Amino acid sequence: MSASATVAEPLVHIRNFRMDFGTQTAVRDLSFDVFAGETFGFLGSNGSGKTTTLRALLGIYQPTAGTLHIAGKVFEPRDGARLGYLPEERGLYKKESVLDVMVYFGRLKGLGRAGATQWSRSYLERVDLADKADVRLDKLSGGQQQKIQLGVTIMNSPELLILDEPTQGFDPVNRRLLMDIIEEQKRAGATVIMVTHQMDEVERLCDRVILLKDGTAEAYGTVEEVQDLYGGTVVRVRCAGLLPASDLFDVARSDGDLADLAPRAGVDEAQILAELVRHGVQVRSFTTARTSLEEIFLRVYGTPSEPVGV
Ligand SMILES: Nc1ncnc2c1ncn2[C@@H]1O[C@H](COP(=O)(O)OP(=O)(O)OP(=O)(O)O)[C@@H](O)[C@H]1O
Repeated sequence: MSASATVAEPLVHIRNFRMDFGTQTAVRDLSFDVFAGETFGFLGSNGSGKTTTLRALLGIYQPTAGTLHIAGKVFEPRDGARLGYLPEERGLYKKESVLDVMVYFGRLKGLGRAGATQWSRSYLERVDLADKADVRLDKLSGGQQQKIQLGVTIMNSPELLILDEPTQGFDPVNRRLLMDIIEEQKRAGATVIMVTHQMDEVERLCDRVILLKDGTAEAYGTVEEVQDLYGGTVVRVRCAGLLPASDLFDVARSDGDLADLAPRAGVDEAQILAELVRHGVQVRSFTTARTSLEEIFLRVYGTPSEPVGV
């Protein structure tokens, strides 16, 4: 893997990827790039083709059609020293001790025994598992085992990290800890591709995203570009009384006395405020916010919120 990939030359390059399983098409005509140094959110509903795409990128699946390149060529396992892959299906040697497993993987990734041991002990300290170093892996909880697997994935400071649902199954405190660790990898220069269903993680960590729907791209761009595509800025009001039907806005979301109003084209916030006041709505607070990715996800994959009065 080249360390000199630049914005002009994407680190990951996928064009017209198609994957059929028998008569079922899992992914069709999918194209996107991931550039060196960015954190890329790979999003989509269950079964939309995310894991299939990652597996084809890593040569686990043979694509039906299309180009999938890492650093300008088809990935081969011998190029894997600078790659960290956290697969959706977790799995480590469960009958060995935590430290032995970590050191084993560290050595596979080219670290010396002393370096791997030192790195593992400091990681275990970081993730609050220092007291488990000599415990058999199958005696750890599911979340604890996942922490070990993430450690094994990042321990050789990979240039490219591919994480399939890295925080799945973690409590909020540990989810934040894992996000901090991923963010550190990003700050250290890693390119990160992350499958996640947690939209707050995407808003915090990702520079650009792709949303898959039915095996192809529904939206692709920076988080801001995708937000703009699906409504951009909303006016968030807390108010008493029914919202009036208006030509100036649509009610994008409504929850108790809080509502997000999506301005129609050419309408600004001041006009919306004046409209509400004119209709006798008691406005308690009035701010502007970008449409959240969570809301966009619901719009793309689920039933959009019905405009209702508050
Ligand atoms: N080895 C396989 N054989 C047959 N069908 C498969 C295989 N792998 C995946 N599929 C199908 O391809 C589609 C996409 O699956 P994939 O695992 O890529 O989805 P995903 O977006 O990762 O979903 P999730 O968010 O639930 O993990 C699904 O309909 C799935 O059943």
